[in-house]
Amino acid sequence: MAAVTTPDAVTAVVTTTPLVEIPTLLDLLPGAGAVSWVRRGEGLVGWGEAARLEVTGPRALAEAAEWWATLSAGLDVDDRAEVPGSGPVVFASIAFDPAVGTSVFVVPQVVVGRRDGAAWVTTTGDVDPADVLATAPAPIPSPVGRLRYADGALDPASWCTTVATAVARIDAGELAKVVLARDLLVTADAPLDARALLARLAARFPDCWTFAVDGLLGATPELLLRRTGRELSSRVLAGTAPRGAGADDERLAADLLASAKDRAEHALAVESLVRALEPYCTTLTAPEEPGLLTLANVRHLATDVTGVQRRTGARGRAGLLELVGAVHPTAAVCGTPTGAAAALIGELEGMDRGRYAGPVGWIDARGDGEFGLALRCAELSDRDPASARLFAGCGIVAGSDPAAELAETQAKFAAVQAALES
Ligand SMILES: C=C(O[C@@H]1C=C(C(=O)O)C=C[C@H]1O)C(=O)O
Repeated sequence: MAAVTTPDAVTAVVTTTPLVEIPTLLDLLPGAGAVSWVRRGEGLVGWGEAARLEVTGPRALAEAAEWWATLSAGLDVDDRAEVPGSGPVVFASIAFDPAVGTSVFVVPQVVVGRRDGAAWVTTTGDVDPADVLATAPAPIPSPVGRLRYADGALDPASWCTTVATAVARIDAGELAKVVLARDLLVTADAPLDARALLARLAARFPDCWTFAVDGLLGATPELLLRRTGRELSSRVLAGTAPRGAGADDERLAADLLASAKDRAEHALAVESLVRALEPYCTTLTAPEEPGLLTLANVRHLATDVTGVQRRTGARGRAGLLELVGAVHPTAAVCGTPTGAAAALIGELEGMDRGRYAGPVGWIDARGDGEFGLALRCAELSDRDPASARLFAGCGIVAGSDPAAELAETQAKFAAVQAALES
């Protein structure tokens, strides 16, 4: 099932022009329709809509890949930057379960990119590149006032009960790991502004990718898959500890690195990615030992996996969306074995994940691109501009303690809460 808007796409002119003055990407965004993929000031932002695809069903990603291949092949492209992310670009926010949920693909009218210190602007359709940066975006409205929170599908006590149920099912031998999430509803006195949220997230989480696609905004520390030419890379996270003060923080870090439970939980996530990616690679390397990724609110066990893609058939190399479909959902957001974990999530969570914990990112016409997992995020409401839904989840394995897992979701929610509140 697909809903497509492709105004004049086949005849659209796409122009990429290098910029002499290097802009601050997030400062360029207008109030509505922002898309973003920015880390440490580099990446892509965009706005306006030249084309859009909403797709659901067992072939959702294949349909999206065909749509993008046809659309991008029909464009009249003048790319004077020729780097990953220049020329035509589509932003994507894929459902956690693309067979059931709606995945959204947006080709912005304007994309501004920064990579290795160089910058460019790409326009699609009837937009004058000279006008784009000359027009200052509307000012960000004043603070949103008081925020009110309400439980989503499950209140904290009920969610703890579901964690205990999951641990019992793991102890009974049904599965090894399941990632259980919960949602939190937030309402403000005034409309929530995507730009304010993105700017605060980017400032507080420089190691994360600050993303926005179709109202889903966040700062994710987890890179599902990047493809640059034949090179593939991924940052797998699983195993989390809170931050502490001073010596306490150092002790918490050392404990996380030494925790057999967290190491086992992490190993399952790495293994799921490596297994899924191996058939597509000539080489694939993951360090034996995880490292630590320290964020403002939590600390994770982290493994950076790198590989080189091989030809996998008569059609040559698999496209990035095919690779994303092959690796998602990893055990970082679903569990082990995948089928049993997905079924248990459906049985216990009591909510629709939508695009939370799904792949989010961008692809260009060469097939280069980056996808993170949509974590530490808020989904702004379509109906009420002053409300949003936040999500946080945790990997549950043998020995998981419901109260500690609840605290972990609270620490994860705090990333977006702080950005909304400040
Ligand atoms: C599911 C989330 O995070 C995932 C779960 C983690 C864990 O359980 O330790 C760590 C990082 C992510 O892979 C989330 O933030 O909502």
